[in-house]
Amino acid sequence: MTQIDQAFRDLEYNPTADALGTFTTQLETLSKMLPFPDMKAGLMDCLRKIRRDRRFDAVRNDETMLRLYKILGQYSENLGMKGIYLQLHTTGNFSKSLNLYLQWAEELAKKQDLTEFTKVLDMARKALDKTLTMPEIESGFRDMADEYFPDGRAAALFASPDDTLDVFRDNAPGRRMKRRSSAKTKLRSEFIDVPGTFGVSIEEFRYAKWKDTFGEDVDPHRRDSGIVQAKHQVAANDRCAREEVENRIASNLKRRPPLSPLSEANADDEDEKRSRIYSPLVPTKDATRPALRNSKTFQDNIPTITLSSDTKSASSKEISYNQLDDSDTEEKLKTMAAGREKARTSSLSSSTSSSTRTAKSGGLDLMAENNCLEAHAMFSETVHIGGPEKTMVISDETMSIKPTEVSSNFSVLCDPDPTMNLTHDRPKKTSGGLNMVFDELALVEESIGEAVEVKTVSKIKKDLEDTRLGKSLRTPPTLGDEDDSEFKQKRTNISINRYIPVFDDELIHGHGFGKITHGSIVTSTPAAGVAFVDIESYFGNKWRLIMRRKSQAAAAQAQVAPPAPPPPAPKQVPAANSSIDCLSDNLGRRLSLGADEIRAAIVAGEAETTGILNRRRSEIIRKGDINPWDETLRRRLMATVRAPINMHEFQERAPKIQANRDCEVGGEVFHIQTLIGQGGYAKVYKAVNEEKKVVAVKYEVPSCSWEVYICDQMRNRLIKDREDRVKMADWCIMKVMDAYVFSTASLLVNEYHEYGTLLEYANSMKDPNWHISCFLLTQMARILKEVHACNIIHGDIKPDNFMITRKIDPNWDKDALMSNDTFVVKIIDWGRAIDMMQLKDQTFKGRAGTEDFDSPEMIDGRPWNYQADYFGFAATMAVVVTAKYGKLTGSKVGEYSLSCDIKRRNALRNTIFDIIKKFLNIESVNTLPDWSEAIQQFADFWETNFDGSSWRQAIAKFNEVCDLAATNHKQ
Ligand SMILES: Nc1ncnc2c1ncn2[C@@H]1O[C@H](COP(=O)(O)OP(=O)(O)OP(=O)(O)O)[C@@H](O)[C@H]1O
Repeated sequence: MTQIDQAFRDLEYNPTADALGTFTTQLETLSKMLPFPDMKAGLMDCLRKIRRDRRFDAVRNDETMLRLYKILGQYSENLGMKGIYLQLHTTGNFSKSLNLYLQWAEELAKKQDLTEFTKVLDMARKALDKTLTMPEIESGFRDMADEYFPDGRAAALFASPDDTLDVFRDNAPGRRMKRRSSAKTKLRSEFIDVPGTFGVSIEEFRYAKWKDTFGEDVDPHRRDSGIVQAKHQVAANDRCAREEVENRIASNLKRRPPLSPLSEANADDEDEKRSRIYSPLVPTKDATRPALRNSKTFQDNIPTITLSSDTKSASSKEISYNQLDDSDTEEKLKTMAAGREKARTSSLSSSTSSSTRTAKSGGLDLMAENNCLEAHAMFSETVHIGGPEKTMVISDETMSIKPTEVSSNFSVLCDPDPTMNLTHDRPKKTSGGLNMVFDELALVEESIGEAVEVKTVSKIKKDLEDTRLGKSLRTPPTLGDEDDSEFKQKRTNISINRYIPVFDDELIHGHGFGKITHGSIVTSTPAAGVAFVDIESYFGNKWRLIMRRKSQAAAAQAQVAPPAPPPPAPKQVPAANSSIDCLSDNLGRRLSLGADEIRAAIVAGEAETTGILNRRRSEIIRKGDINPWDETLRRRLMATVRAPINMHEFQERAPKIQANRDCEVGGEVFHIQTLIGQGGYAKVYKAVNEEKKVVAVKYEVPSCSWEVYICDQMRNRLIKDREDRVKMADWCIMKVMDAYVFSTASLLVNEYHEYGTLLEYANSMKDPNWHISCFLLTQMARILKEVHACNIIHGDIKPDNFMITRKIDPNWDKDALMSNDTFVVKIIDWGRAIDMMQLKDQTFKGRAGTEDFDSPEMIDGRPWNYQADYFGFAATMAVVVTAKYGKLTGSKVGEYSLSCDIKRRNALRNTIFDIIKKFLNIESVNTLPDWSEAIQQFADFWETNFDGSSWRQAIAKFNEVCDLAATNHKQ
């Protein structure tokens, strides 16, 4: 009996889809091993049986068969692959299968046969247009076009007139909007055209997105980069899109009045229509966000410094504050101080203008807004990793946590924030280069308060030493040190990055993430010797496409062009318009700071000195402060524990991942179904694993093992000696089922949650009953209390980081509030978490960079640690209860508040305001509020006011929303 017969026997006895899958996999393997004639004969024999024998009726038309036909194509000498697919198409067995056409088209694309590729696309359109929408049909083809025809030849294929209809189907029932994370989706007042100036209006974004969807430039002359330029004349063909949007604006204006301030707000009279809040797209900055305020001690005389944002200024190999030319620095200080003064005087007018715009924009079409933001997202997020040639030598000193040194490594931003300018003037136009943001406060602190800093540093150092973290980390020899045999030996062991810091022997041979004895060091540091890869190419978008999407303006640039020269000096505009200009500039920067610019920076040898590679978010850290998200620090913390058993590390590059395709990682095949969420750093896909279980796969570039570590730690600490916490750990903390950490990206497999996030819930829920709000908020507070008790700061608390895990059982009664059996929310996205176990009472300064989720401490420049989560909780409460983002108001401790319109009839109103007030006005890290008190406040209210029938009605409504979300996610 041949090997093929053996494999086939199982299928014969058990002709099910599972068995067919196994058989097919076996045959795929055998095809690489067996001689051509044997394989061909065996395969044909099996296929004949499957096609003719009635016992295979159930599996004959299973899509897995396509894989077998694909193998057959390789053995077909006359028909060839093309003939096989044509046969399948003609016989009609798979004519309703998108996969048939995708598989077929891929074969043709690989051969660069655009003509045939086009024919297959047309066949797919015709065959599937009754069952799938055009974007659904085309998305896989687009990916292929991006991948195999990067010269843009295939772009025109997707501009067929039929698809245009899909643009207007945003509101179609059952259509699901892509979920995006939260922070940026508020209506952007900056999208409004203001006479005399020209920013990118929402209509234009919408139109750009529309065009972009079909692979077109907006117009060859009008490069819609978002950069403020001379007023654009609307072309005739812009009109239809514009009219559509204007109609919607008009209808919405009638419906929605502007936000009113928190304390005096009475939302009762407000129209019931609520704004939808869509998830954030990219971690951009709000142009209207106030500048960092000085701490009390240095008030008035210590401005924040924003240094030049062009790449050149960041290009010096050893950028550090101290190296800046003194005169230059002085000049900047003066400018910034002047700017600060101006900012003070203009703040009033600016806020007025901002609210005016809010009022206007309040009427903007929500879908249009979302579409614009999606267009923005399409343009914006590109995360880059590893440069091929650089050697990152991290010295002993760097590895010891000296704030000053740490800051010199990471105080350069790749995500410049125009709002960090003290003035409300329009920020400098950038060439798409890098911004360096330093805070003069730190400089002064450094000179005046060195002793204080040193003390902090030594304390941390001591803490770390106490916990074996203080082990010195040796600098590995550079590549030239080939004689160093010890290093050679180690280098063979360092699988991921030969120049990442090497832990000393004890660590190396001990346990922990950092050990290298088992072949690799887990790190998200870019790998040496691994070809450069960016997230766009990982997601199948080649550079041309990136350029097209990100910036038509930049399209003319050379492929690996050096950073563009700085644009001409920006035109001064009145402060009242500054937010528009900020936004435009911001967008311009986002649009142009793409793969190629960063690639160019890497080629130019700037990447490591500028921190591009290490920095994933616009953390704004002052010189002299400890960066809680520092990769080096994280590696050291990870090195102290055993790597979780579900984490698998690979030296190779991560496989590509695309919707509608299979993806094999670590020997396990996942069928990737669809993109379900997109955050700033990752794409999350719904997938089916080999056990046919639906899972969520988070694909993150660069690889991030920290999230695996923290989830693992969180769970372990939570249940340690606490049996009663197991349920909470299971229900409320993201559990990584499997983590595949590659040199270039990581895939985290977790449980898939079909009911969506609290953000989606808030969007769907009109005027939630207080029972349900109280229930959810209490659960959130209970979970966060435990998270903090485990010495972990989540660091990114927002409504889209809470998944709804299940519906509420209608039988749950009054005692459900504090029960351990009734959890329905789970915290996800632990990539920003801070492990305080080792850092003890360490405080941090600087901003996390999530718009509207930066706490008052971060904005003030005051020390913070757990306050980040208290603020995140308060901001999330506002969203859950009002379905709108609250805006931080006030300017000093005691006065901070959130503008959120909770209806007067919401009985929980005062309790919520009370907690918001407490959580926003925390005097210092030593006076953190007690979670138990807040929980008790909710519990007391519940106890006193609970009404069984209202509760049951609220449950029904909640479950309805869950069902709706689940239905949407299925589509
Ligand atoms: N297990 C899951 N099941 C269903 N959807 C999920 C799951 N995990 C994540 N998502 C969706 O993907 C989105 C992004 O996920 P996540 O927050 O982990 O990514 P991120 O890149 O870290 O985002 P952020 O920009 O918010 O930091 C979530 O808001 C959610 O909508």
